[in-house]
Amino acid sequence: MTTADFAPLRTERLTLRPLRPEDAAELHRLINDWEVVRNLSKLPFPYPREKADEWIQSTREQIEKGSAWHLAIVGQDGDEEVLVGCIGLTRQPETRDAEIGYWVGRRFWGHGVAAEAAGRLARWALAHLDLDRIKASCLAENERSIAVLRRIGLVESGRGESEFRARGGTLPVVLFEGGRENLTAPPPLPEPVLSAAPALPPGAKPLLMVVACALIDSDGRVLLARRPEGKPMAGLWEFPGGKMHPGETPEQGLIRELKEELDIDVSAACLAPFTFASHDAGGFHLLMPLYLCRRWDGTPRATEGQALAWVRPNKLSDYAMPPADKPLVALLRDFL
Ligand SMILES: Nc1nc2c([nH]c(=O)n2[C@@H]2O[C@H](COP(=O)(O)OP(=O)(O)OP(=O)(O)O)[C@@H](O)[C@H]2O)c(=O)[nH]1
Repeated sequence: MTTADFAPLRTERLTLRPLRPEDAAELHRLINDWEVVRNLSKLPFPYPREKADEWIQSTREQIEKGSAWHLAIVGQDGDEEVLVGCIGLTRQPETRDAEIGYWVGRRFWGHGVAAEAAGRLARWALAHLDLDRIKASCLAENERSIAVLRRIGLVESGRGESEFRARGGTLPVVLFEGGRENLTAPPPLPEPVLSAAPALPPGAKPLLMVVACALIDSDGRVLLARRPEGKPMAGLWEFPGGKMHPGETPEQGLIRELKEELDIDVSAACLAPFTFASHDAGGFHLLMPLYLCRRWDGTPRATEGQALAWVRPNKLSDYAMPPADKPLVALLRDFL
């Protein structure tokens, strides 16, 4: 991806976008501040002006390589864009983890900028990159930043020490981390669809009926869809489908979902029952019939902004999927 392809991330008040060469002077003005640099591990103080140019160039290369996303946090003052700080997410090689870090110019402190930007970048990363965990390390004395990490949902995972260049030595740090369970919205409890009894017995969980389908193309590949940002478990890959509506048969529900999500027309006769998932999802129990389908009208296209992938059966396990799907994937691979 080039930096031009990176669609800026927006929040209520802020935009996170790739840094540009013309940001260098303002970036230097904000960061060459002892109160900012003293909290950042790798930066020297004073911060040389030419370092801002080099840094901006390197962030653009990293976005192109897909190794890190260091972005400008900008606000709006009338028609003018105002640089407020920077935020970055760096992938940790060979893992599904990434580290988040940020700084905010001193005159913008106290307005919740860091939490707004960090929460947005973390949720975007879990939904769009192949990641499961976001980590952060924060100077133990930096209580404001610790509060930011807690506010976005990260939890303390340990203590350590890091080199703080501007301080000329090693200082204690607090480590934080979190996954989808911390950073994305929890699934809402379902209205019980099957168990229509007015009250459930004590300890019983509502049953959520979801219907899903493995669409198989003429090359024997299976269609997976990625749960979009904003949904619970965003970023995980799943079989197209969704919750059954009251009064629907599974086939009717699936035909409706495939039309809504992929804009294809499927007939009940082309839906072959294959297997099902029965999974304790915490607050509810998920029951999900999985159908196979090899014939449909139209070309699947993502109508809800979700990424789609046609995947060879022996590659299915390379895609992170919800826990309920794991046994289904093994059966499907053996069958195909
Ligand atoms: N479609 C689908 N849902 C799955 C799979 N595996 C799995 O655990 N689920 C879970 O089943 C539920 C489906 O809900 P959903 O939010 O996608 O349903 P929906 O399309 O009706 O969405 P909506 O309520 O936002 O309209 C979610 O809790 C989802 O995580 C799968 O392979 N496909």
